[in-house]
Amino acid sequence: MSRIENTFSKLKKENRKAFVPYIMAGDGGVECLVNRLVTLEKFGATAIEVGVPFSDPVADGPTIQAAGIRALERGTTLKGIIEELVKAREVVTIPLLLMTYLNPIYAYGIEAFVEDIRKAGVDGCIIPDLPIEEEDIIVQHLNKAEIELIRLVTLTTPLERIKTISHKGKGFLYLVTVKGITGTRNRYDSDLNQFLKSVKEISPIPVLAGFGISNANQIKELTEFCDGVIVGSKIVDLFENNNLEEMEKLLSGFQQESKLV
Ligand SMILES: O=P(O)(O)OC[C@@H](O)[C@@H](O)c1c[nH]c2ccccc12
Repeated sequence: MSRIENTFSKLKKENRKAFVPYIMAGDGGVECLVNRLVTLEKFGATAIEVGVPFSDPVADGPTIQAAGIRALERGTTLKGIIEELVKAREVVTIPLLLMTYLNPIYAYGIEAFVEDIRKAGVDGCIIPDLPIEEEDIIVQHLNKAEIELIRLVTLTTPLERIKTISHKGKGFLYLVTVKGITGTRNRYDSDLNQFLKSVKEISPIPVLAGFGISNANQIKELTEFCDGVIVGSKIVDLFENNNLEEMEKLLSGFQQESKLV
């Protein structure tokens, strides 16, 4: 069983939900990546999504974009990030998911990329601009390396297609909760809960909600209908402001509540 599958089957047994924070690698300097991953694990993260900064992001909102620019200005490269992840794997035990657009992978070379992230102990990949129709170019290599491709679906994806997509993977399904880009939000579509329920019914793998999530109330409400959440912009902000106290409150607070469910 893979590290991701193991983690989710354990959560299920304990009747708990997942909290997956996202961080932009290289924000604050690539040399602080390992430290930040350790901090997130200590605060109770289920897994961590590690973002690769890219000059032409498609789905990133202002906070993630700004973090990406900061990281690029510090000279962060995919190669440098992978080197840090090798070190991270020695001290971090939870699943690590690398989030990158397809272009940096092409530039690196698909086979070299998969081989290097396998050596670094990466457990999953999120590639938002890779549609399932095109995924064979990389999935065959990921499968061999036992790395999960985490696939995304959105509010506008037809249920029939969600069924196909969710039956392809073993990790979890990333459900994008808004019709738009990343970034904290105060309100959701009124039919989101119903949509989450329908997706949960057809997906054989855990369903995690992401985009726009930033506070305990939202998380509590959403996790009634799915298996966990992904929180990006809020975490990026808290690291940028060095507000580890609030980060701990958000993550540990959630873990404590989740245990009581
Ligand atoms: O920042 P938010 O709204 O909390 O959303 C998570 C998101 O940042 C992270 O998963 C992510 C960053 N860039 C992306 C691009 C596509 C899909 C997902 C992402």
